[in-house]
Amino acid sequence: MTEPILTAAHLTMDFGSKTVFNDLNFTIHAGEKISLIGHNGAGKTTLVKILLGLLAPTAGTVTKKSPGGQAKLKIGYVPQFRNIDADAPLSIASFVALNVGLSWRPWLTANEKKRVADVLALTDLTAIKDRPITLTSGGERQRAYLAQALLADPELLILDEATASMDVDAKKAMMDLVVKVVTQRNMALLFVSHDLELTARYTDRYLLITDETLATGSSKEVNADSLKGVRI
Ligand SMILES: Nc1ncnc2c1ncn2[C@@H]1O[C@H](COP(=O)(O)OP(=O)(O)OP(=O)(O)O)[C@@H](O)[C@H]1O
Repeated sequence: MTEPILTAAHLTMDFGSKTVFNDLNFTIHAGEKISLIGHNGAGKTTLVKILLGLLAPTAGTVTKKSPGGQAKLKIGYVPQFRNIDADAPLSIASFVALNVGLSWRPWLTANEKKRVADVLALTDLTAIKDRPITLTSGGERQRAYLAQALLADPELLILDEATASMDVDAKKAMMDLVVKVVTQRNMALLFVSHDLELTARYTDRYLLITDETLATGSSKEVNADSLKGVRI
């Protein structure tokens, strides 16, 4: 088997005297579709922040390598649904283009414009690209976040409850699109969700955080009770 693109070893996270999880170990390989599940407060978002490098674990390491191991792993992140500042004057296209790359230039090169146009087409946003982002529906906005993440050509895409605010059809449409793109580009997917129907349908295996530890298995064989154990 090829080398993993991400290896989490002995990850422990404490907030003060509270342990969120203890000694988590797992790997992610190129092209794998994985769900991250667990009850409210189990530590899913905390783990995602650690994987993204936004939070340092209390103990343990995360090793990330591009497929082939030659470069840094590129991670795309679609955050939880959030309201965008009502005064934000950005169109969908400008919002998506924010992720075109770090640059001091206030304009886009022809190549960058093409990349933005391609990703808008891929996420079915071309027809509404000039609409202010504040006037979009929840589903359109999530597609804009997805487009923004895809623009950087990630090798691992992390969706954090990205479908939580959508109706059933919009959720499925979003996930159909995600899985199509992920499969086409051989990206790995980490889908954070409480929706076991979606995780069974769109991911191959699960990572379940429960009682401070990690369990894994086929996404079609999750025990629904495992999400109920709310510890407060
Ligand atoms: N910065 C922080 N300081 C203290 N406690 C925190 C902090 N961030 C998260 N926690 C706590 O850590 C635990 C895990 O939170 P986290 O947001 O990772 O859970 P989650 O599984 O993503 O939950 P949900 O499904 O509700 O989004 C919770 O008890 C939370 O209150």
